[in-house]
Amino acid sequence: MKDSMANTSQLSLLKQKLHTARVALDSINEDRNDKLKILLQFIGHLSLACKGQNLELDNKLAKLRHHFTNFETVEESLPELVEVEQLLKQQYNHVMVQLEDSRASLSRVIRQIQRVQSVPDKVKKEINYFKKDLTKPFHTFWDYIPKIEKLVGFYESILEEQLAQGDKFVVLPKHRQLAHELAQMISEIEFRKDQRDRIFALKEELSNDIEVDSLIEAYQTVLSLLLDNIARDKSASQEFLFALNDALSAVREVVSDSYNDNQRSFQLKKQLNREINTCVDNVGEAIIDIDDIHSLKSRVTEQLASIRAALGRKEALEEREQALLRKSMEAMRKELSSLSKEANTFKERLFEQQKLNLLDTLTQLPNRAALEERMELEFRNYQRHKQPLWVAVADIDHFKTINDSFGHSTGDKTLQVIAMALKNSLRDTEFVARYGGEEFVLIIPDVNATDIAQLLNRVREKVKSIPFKFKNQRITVTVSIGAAQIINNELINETFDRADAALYRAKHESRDRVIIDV
Ligand SMILES: Nc1nc2c(ncn2[C@@H]2O[C@H](COP(=O)(O)OP(=O)(O)OP(=O)(O)O)[C@@H](O)[C@H]2O)c(=O)[nH]1
Repeated sequence: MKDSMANTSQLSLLKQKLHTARVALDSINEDRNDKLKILLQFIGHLSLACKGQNLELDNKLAKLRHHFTNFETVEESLPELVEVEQLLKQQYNHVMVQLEDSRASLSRVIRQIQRVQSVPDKVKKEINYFKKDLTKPFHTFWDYIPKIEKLVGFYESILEEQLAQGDKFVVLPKHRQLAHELAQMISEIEFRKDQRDRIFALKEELSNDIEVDSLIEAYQTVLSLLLDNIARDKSASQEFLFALNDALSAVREVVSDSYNDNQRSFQLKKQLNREINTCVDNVGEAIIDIDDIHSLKSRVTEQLASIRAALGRKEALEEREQALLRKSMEAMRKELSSLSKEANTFKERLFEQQKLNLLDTLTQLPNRAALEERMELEFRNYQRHKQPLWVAVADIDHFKTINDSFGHSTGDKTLQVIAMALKNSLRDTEFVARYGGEEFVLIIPDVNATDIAQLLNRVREKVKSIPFKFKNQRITVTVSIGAAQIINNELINETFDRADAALYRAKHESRDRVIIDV
């Protein structure tokens, strides 16, 4: 009995222990499952974070997720966990290499940006800081993204700056050439006095570094000044034509008045002639039947009185006619003389204009158009008489240095002084023109080959001896000269080309010399 009671109590104790153990096991299982759930969640996040970076890693993580959802197969996943760990390590190394590459390429890009000229100063500073910042390594891609954003920001501000500069064009050599040509062109055109200051300022602007916009404006200004001049010339010609028209109408009126007067006088004269004839006829008839001398005398006196009266009227008529004619002649003479005055002024203006068109405004020497006329004339003379004829081209040496060192207006004055020196060193039969820029052309007839070098060297020495003083500095300006004599069957332009080639040689043989083409 006692045994059975002891067995019963032992059994209940065992049951109790079993229960406690089951509860403990359940709690352990629950805890394990919780941990596995957390691990599964972690693997889920990891898969998402790594997705797309490495296909093998993606697959391994998917497999792991599968094992972990089925708690019974967790044990089988242990070797896979090791593989995933290795793959993750590899991936980390791979990412670090990539980040280093990206850092290097960002540094390259930033060096390129630093070369852009138009970067605003503020942005330049930021770029420098950014460049320094790039020397530190990147740890994650997250470090990389803000850098890229910053870089895009730099590009944006550079772009903005360039857009803000609007349509500013880059000044190319062809623009400088255009500016130079325009400056030369306006030196050759005669502008009105009130336009000259503007033209002078324009020339200054054109000879400095000019923006494309200002060059276009300069062309516009020159065109509008020229159009203005043409409009003025046109209105002057119109005024002259109106005056001519008025004068012609006045003359026509005078002529038609005097024609009408003439017609009237003609009729009156015809009538008077008839009257006189009748009077003369009457005299004959009136005295036929008169015997008595006394009566005859009185009748004749009577008839003669009426003839005299008719003749008197005729004379008065003729006098009036003369007076009218004189008056109309006088009116016509006045009209014609005012017209001829007008025509003379117009002619003088045309003549002045023609003269100005042939003069270089800066140096007052004949210009290129005048040179061409003169060359033609000298060529015709040469063809007729076959006397020697020389063409020489003189060019100031290093003239650009004068402009660059002392300014364009000093350059202009130098040109004027040298032009005068050239003109004064030649005889009246010789000719010098400003060909353009700092180049002059001399036409020298009737000098033989033995004397030409001496003549031209005298000209060269004359220029060299001018005591120029700029900014208190004594400057010697020299010229190089090339010359050629016209030969049989040659056009004068070909002689010019040979002289120009000789000048080129003189320039290359250290300048300040005369070279004659032989
Ligand atoms: N002041 C001024 N300068 C002019 C005028 N016309 C041309 N020039 C300048 O003359 C200079 C000519 O320069 P280059 O053709 O290089 O010749 P350079 O300096 O004389 O040199 P070399 O001829 O080789 O000895 C340029 O700077 C022109 O701008 C002008 O009317 N006035």
